[in-house]
Order: sequence, then C-alpha cells, then structure tokens
Amino acid sequence: MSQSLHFFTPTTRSPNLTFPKQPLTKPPLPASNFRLPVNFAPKSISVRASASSDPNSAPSSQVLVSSNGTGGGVLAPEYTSLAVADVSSIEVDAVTEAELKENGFRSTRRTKLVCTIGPATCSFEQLQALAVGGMNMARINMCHGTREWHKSVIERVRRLNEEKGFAVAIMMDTEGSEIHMGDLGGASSAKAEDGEIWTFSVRAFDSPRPERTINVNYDGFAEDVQVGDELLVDGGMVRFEVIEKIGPDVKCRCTDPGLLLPRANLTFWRDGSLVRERNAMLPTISSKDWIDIDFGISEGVDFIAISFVKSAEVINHLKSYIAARSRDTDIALIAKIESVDSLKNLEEIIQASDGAMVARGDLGAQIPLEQVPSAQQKIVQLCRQLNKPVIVASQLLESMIEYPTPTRAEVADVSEAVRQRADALMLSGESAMGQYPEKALAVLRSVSVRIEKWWREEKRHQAMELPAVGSAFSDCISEEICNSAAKMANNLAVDALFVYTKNGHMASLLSRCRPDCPIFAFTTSASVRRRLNLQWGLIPFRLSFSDDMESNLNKTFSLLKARGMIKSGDLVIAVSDMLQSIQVMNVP
Ligand SMILES: Nc1ncnc2c1ncn2[C@@H]1O[C@H](COP(=O)(O)OP(=O)(O)O)[C@@H](O)[C@H]1O
Ligand SMILES: C=C(OP(=O)(O)O)C(=O)O
Ligand SMILES: [K+]
Ligand SMILES: [Mg+2]
Repeated sequence: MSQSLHFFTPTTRSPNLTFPKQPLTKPPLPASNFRLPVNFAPKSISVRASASSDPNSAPSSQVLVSSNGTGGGVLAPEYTSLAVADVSSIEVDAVTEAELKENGFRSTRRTKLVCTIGPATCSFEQLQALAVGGMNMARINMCHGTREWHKSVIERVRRLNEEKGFAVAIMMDTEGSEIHMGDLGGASSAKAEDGEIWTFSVRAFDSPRPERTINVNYDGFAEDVQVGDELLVDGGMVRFEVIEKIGPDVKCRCTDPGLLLPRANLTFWRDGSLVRERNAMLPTISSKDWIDIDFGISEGVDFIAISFVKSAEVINHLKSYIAARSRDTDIALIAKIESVDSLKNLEEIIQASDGAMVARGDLGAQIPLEQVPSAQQKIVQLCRQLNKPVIVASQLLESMIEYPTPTRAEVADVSEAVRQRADALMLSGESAMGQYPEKALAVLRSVSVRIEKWWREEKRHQAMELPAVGSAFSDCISEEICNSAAKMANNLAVDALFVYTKNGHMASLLSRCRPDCPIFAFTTSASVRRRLNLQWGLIPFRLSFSDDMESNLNKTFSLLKARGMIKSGDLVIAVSDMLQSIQVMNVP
C-alpha cells in the first residue's frame, strides 16, 4: 500500500495546490483570543492511507442533525433524512440549543453523567427530567427489579430519544456472582442495632422473613466462614462478628450498627484480610447473568457492564458471544474494576474492554478504603492512555439519598474525579431510590462545569504522555491527526473541533486528548452517536455526510447557524476519518 502525504486547499475556494513535504504555515499567535479573518480560506492537511471514499455515504444533500447529552438531538425518527435546504425542518432539542446559544460552546460541560434508574426515576416524566438535567446514559442494575421492569425502562428511554431528540445511551449492569444478601422479603431496608444477634443462612425462608434473619445467595457460605470472622455488609456500612455456626445458619453479633439494604454485598475478613475461599472460584458471569445478557442483547442496549471482572478472558469470551448472537448490533463492554483480581490484571482487562468503571462500592469492600483514591487515579489514567472511556461510580453524593444538599466532602470528591478528567460520573442510589434524584444530577452538572472552567482558566492540565494505541498504519495516521488537531485547537484557541466519523474512532481519539474546546462529533449512525455520548467532551450529532468535506462543512455550518448554535467568525478545526484531513477555518 503506498502512503502519500500532501496538503491541499479545497478546489471550490482556490486552485488545488500541492505542497509536498512542507508543513502547514502557522500564523503568528499574538494572543489567546487570536482570530483568523472570517474569509480565511480553509487550510487542509490530507493524509491518505488508503482509498478513503465511502461508497455507502449518503448523497450530500441529505442531512440529519442531532446533538448531545448536555442537550439534544433529532426529533425525527432515526431513519428519516431531512433535506438540508429546508434548514428550519431540522429539529434540535431545546436543552442543547439553549445551552449553545446562551453560553457559547466553549462553556459546555465536558464530563458525562450516568444515572442509575430505579423506583425514584422510572416514569417517562422522571426520565425526561433527568435527560433535561444532563443525563447522558441511563444505567439499569440487574441486581434489582424484574426483567419486565427493566424492559419498560428501556422502552421509555428509547421513546424519549425518539420523541424528544435525546441520545441517552443505555447501560445494563450485570449482577455478578459475588456473595450478597437476599431481598429482605420486600422491605426496603432493615435496621441492625449494636449488639443484636442476626442469623445469616443459605436456607430459603418462607415469607414473612423471620425476624433478624438474612438469606445469603452463596451455598458455600456456612462452610467457608469461621467463628471470629468479621462480616462486612456493603464494604463496612454495617459490621458483624461471627459467633456460632449451626448447620446452614451462621449467628452473628452486630458490632457496627446501620441499615441493611436488599441484596447488599457481603464480604468476610479474617485477621485483617479479605477471605477469598471458594467464592473466588465463582464464575464471573453467573447463569442468571447469561440470561440477563441475552435480554440485553435482544433489547439492543448500548453498553453491558460486567461485575467483578477478574481477567481479560471473560471479556474476550463475552465479546465473541455477543458478536455471534447479534450480527448487526454493536454492544460495548464496560469492565467493572471492583475486586483485588481486577486490579492485578488491570491493563489486560482494560485493553480487552470498551471501557471501564471504577466501581468504588465493592472495590472499597475488597481493598482498604484508603487505597481506593489511588486506585481510582490509576484506573482513570490508564483508561485514557489506552483510549477507553472510564466511569467513576458509587457514593459520589451518597448523603443526597436523604438530604437536598451534598456534603462539602462529596463536592470535593466529585471535583477530584472531574479534575482527573474521567469521562463520566455515575449516580447510584442517589438517582435510583433517593429523595432528590434531579438535585443530585444538578450538583454533578454544576460542579463539573465549574471545575472544568477553573482548570482551563488556570491552565492546570498536565500534558499526559499518550502512547500510540493503533497497530495498523492507518490507525497511526488517525491518531497523529487527532493529537495534532487537539494541540492546534489549544494553541489557536479555536471555538470547537468538528469530527466527521463513521464508527466513532476518530471522535474518541480526539476526546482522549482532552482539548480545551468542545468536540462536535458527526456520525452517520444513531447507535454510534449514543455510544459517543459517554465520552469526555464529545457533543455527538447524527448526520448523513458525503466524503466531500467542503460540502459537509458548508452544510453543517448552515444547519447549525440557522439554529443559532454557531455564528460567523467562530474558529473551527475539522478532522475527518474518510479523508484523514485537518482543516482550519472560520465559520463563514
Ligand atoms: N431496579 C431497581 N428496583 C428497585 N430498587 C433499585 C433498582 N435499582 C436500584 N435500586 C435501589 O437503589 C440502590 C442503589 O443502587 P445500586 O448502587 O445500583 O445497587 P447496589 O446498592 O445493589 O449496588 C439499591 O440498593 C436499591 O435499593
Ligand atoms: C457500581 C458498583 O457496582 P454495584 O452497584 O452493581 O454493586 C460498585 O460496586 O461500586
Ligand atoms: K450490578
Ligand atoms: Mg459492585
């Protein structure tokens, strides 16, 4: 395959010029608000790695616009194309439109927000309120609720996307097969008081559940546990000491009182270390998980999160399973880092996955709590290096389950995750069953925007060493283009990066660079658009585009201008994975 590198200026603006092996002349940069003249002809660097014209691309007169989770999207069904000539017929949801119009796009939120959906947020109106409040992804946790319940939530999110133009992605989180309590016979919680004797048993009980009795899901529990062991509920929210074993029943005395929640996770500790006896041999994906995964595939969820991943093997196995089961859907796999094994095999797990979650709830039950912050920083950093989106999860705003304002410590925790520039922050109980789901989301949103702005103003971003991730030469070219475009965007203080991408890869490579400006990602596929909605700084639009960048840009400009989302003079850098090009231009 021959590789050539040349620079050209699009023919419609000036004659096609070729300057072999000559760098793009960089204009002097006197000030950070430096702007090129409005009629500045687009400069383009085109690197052709292979024949890059796309036979499947739609005729360029057909354009579909959508937008992101800081805002909106298409009101028309996904398959409908809208003629670009009739710009007024392009529907963009009110949230994005307002945000871009009022604040300009430099101040849009870069950190993405995930909400766990539960009884407090499952109606259409509640889901809509979350989408309006900035939810980029809805998480359903298969530990709780019935499949019918989850199905109805998925249907409502879909309807919300179709009717209101959002691109809210759906993530199904598997239960996993670690040890946990039963469901408390329908009660929402049970209070364990200091010194009380409770029975943990593998026996199934008739309802009503006998008083101070807890069912345990793992058959080997009574055998593995020893008198004197410490039993931790939810990583230490409640503690018991094992005092007696009677057949399948384990009698325990409460040593740290607290609320027991349905299906809470259980770990036991001996002489200060986590006991990992035979339960360490439990399969990562239980038989129930497999049924849930089939359900997720048939419902066409965008992401599946795998609990208690121990090695890359399970991810690879599941990937081939999904590929065989669903030829035309592309489900991304998120590895939940929440066990000692997952930390040991971190790099291979992240490499095999499409993203990771710092699942601090269970992680904090498996390693000493004081080690969780450094583990988080390491996971976030590694994910960015390997170009995988990363979600920071659990207890970000835990007190907001009950109270309308967060603690100062919680705000500091959220700020730290934003400052680490994780792709996404997640709400669990705060949105699933808390008193103030919308307020909790609003706190995540305002803290994200404020910290991002502060960090940009302070120019505190440390340049991160980004190792090459591509193996094929054309991937290396894409990577170089994105690294350069992001650097140019910062140096020229451009208003936005535009990326035209078929499969989303170029968009994530740009996101990985965490540039100072937002990234407008145009993609032809609705599912790629939803997937990109999880990634830092991306404002995903759905758009049918051709491989003629000049016409793509002109159409995009007129479309966005007509909606007041960009204006003449805005400086934009555009990259494309069809042409492998970088163009710098002012919006005409
Ligand atoms: N689908 C659901 N149905 C009922 N309750 C739910 C559902 N999803 C979440 N919850 C509630 O929200 C709490 C927090 O959610 P999450 O953190 O996802 O689960 P867990 O606490 O089991 O790790 C759960 O403990 C449960 O009480
Ligand atoms: C997100 C987590 O997983 P789950 O809520 O399913 O236990 C966690 O453990 O932090
Ligand atoms: K789970
Ligand atoms: Mg967990």
